[in-house]
Amino acid sequence: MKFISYPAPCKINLFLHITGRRDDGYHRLQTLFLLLDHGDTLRIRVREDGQLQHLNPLPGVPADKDLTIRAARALQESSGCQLGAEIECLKRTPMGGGLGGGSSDAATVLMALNQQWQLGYTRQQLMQIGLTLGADVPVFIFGQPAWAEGVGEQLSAVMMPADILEKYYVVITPHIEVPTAKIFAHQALTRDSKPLKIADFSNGANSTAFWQQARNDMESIVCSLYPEVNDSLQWLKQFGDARMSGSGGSVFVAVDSEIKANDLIENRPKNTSGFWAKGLKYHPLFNTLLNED
Ligand SMILES: C[C@](O)(CO)[C@H](O)COP(=O)(O)OP(=O)(O)OC[C@H]1O[C@@H](n2ccc(N)nc2=O)[C@H](O)[C@@H]1O
Ligand SMILES: Nc1ncnc2c1ncn2[C@@H]1O[C@H](COP(=O)(O)OP(=O)(O)OP(=O)(O)O)[C@@H](O)[C@H]1O
Repeated sequence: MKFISYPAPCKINLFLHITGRRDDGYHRLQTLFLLLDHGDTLRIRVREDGQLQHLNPLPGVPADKDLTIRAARALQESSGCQLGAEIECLKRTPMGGGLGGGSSDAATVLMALNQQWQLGYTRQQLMQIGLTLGADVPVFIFGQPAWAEGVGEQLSAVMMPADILEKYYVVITPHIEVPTAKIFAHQALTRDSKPLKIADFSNGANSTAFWQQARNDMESIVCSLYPEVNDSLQWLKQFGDARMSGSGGSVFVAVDSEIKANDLIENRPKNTSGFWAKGLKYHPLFNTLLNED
């Protein structure tokens, strides 16, 4: 069996409002996901003996805890498939950065092995398996810019206007990891944002009013706990309406040209990593799922 390479793009949250909390502690939110053409590459080869092997475990993440192996195991368990896989991950998405790197890796493994093991799961079925691995996994299988509600799993495709898709997204990540659970559990987190209406976003006529209200409800807490995030955010705000993605610590701003994007990346604050990328209309693996519901 030969190795096949599969992309695992990252995401940004264009806004993120927390509108409530469920009895199990998970938070209800509203967010707009944009997938970016930047991310990890997974190399995957099928094994006949049923074993799952991670060929280059990430620093600090034991192979059996890695979301790629957990995704493959979840697929074996749900399908009863006797095949296995070897997985290698070329990591480009900063870990713990609010860019959904691990979640996207998991989604890519689900889509790739669904194809290679010939399981025939539909998009909806894979999204449900993905949700057991993390709240951010389903959107990568959904594969399009999405308005999300619930804990992030109720997804509606949105037509992103040209002024969002044509931008260059400059993403800066301080060299720290922000634990998502810690931010969701913080006592000062506001959990009562008034729900916005998807129609106000979709209806271009109202979009200025929409963006005036839209923010990331986790941003102020992360900025107070991690001054490095605040510094990067304040620096980026010189160039536009910068905000934080997910639970941080990555921050981003949209600019109009590649030259400007390169300039910001070259001059970014010390002790940060950075890249620029464009928004994706579709996940590159969108068409590997041939069985639509
Ligand atoms: C902040 C976002 O990145 C926005 O896209 C996601 O909501 C987080 O998704 P994720 O990293 O896949 O999160 P998970 O791995 O499912 O959850 C990590 C922890 O965050 C908390 N959590 C997560 C999602 C959510 N809607 N409410 C929560 O309270 C829970 O304590 C959970 O144990
Ligand atoms: N394949 C993987 N890639 C990255 N992290 C992984 C992976 N598997 C497990 N993890 C663990 O998951 C944690 C979160 O990683 P990830 O890069 O997905 O964070 P994140 O982008 O902040 O997530 P989110 O946006 O979903 O909150 C890591 O610190 C690591 O311990």
